[in-house]
Amino acid sequence: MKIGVLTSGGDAPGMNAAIRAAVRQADSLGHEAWGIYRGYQGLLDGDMEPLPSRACANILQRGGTMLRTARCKAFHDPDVRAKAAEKLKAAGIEALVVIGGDGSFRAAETLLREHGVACAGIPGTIDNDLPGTDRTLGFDTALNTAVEAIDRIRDTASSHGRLFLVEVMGRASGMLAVHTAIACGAEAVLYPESPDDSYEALVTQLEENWKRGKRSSIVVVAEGDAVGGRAMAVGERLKRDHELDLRVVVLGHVQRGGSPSALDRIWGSRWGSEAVRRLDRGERGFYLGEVAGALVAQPLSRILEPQPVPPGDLGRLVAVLAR
Ligand SMILES: Nc1ncnc2c1ncn2[C@@H]1O[C@H](COP(=O)(O)OP(=O)(O)OP(=O)(O)O)[C@@H](O)[C@H]1O
Ligand SMILES: O=P(O)(O)OC[C@H]1O[C@](O)(CO)[C@@H](O)[C@@H]1O
Repeated sequence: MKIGVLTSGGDAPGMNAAIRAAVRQADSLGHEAWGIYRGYQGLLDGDMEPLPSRACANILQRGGTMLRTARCKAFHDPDVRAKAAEKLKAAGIEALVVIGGDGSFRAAETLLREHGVACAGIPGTIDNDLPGTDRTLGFDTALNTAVEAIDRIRDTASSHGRLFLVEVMGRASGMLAVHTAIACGAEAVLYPESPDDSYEALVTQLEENWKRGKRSSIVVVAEGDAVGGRAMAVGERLKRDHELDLRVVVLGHVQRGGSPSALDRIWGSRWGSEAVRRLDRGERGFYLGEVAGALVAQPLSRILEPQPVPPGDLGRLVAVLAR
């Protein structure tokens, strides 16, 4: 069987491990892996070729994705998806391994439902916002990158007695922000799912910390914070309302790059191999995950369920630990 492999949405450390494992597992089972470049855009453009095991040498430790990636708006159009399904048929590709986030899985779910394309999903996004899995590829690496950066910022914050607002990624999910905040001992965190009165709670928290003798603070702000303005706007508001001397740092795409952590390499390898073994057994629509340390599979349709939100007690823990 010809099995297509593609990466879609934002790149994430660990995607290369998954590609390598899928390709080599396919090879070992007598299947032919095909690399589809630039995600669904490359599929539409017919940008694909056979991917032998040797083509995946030396990629395990690299960030990004050797197959490149894209966000392809056109794929929301059913006529465009029909053309993509035709491209697959013409190339003789019977199954797809899709490595990406919830949008990429939604696209795969439509390909399965509308055109019967067998699809296996591997969670690859630094956001860690997929239902049915505790982990997505790239989250662990991005978290450690953000923490390392904030540890450096902390030196300046405490030397100058300053307030820093540090923006981390996550337009629709606070997973990365909340975990970063706990791991770097932040004084507060703002994120999309945090309560409506987060701004007021932040001001109270900063005032209480000041009274306790704290002269510097780090506030982690997710790209899509509940206050609605990203770190720069939150900073402007604090300056205006309270005349605070503060600095804003946007970590941005620094978090998405870099060599994957050991955990991202291990899960990428396990999921890449398992995806192909399940396709080999005739399974047609699923995505993989990790729950409490165990490898699990969900029906692809589960991606239509609500996305997980960071547990509220983690948000509260940030404030408790900042005393
Ligand atoms: N509902 C949908 N129907 C069809 N195709 C979709 C749908 N949602 C997303 N896609 C396709 O999947 C691609 C990737 O989706 P998206 O840009 O949302 O990234 P993602 O997979 O969620 O990853 P990340 O978490 O890194 O943003 C889109 O550019 C589009 O081509
Ligand atoms: O690189 P882009 O396309 O601007 O995407 C940024 C988005 O991608 C993510 O990094 C997920 O991959 C989000 O956290 C962020 O909102």
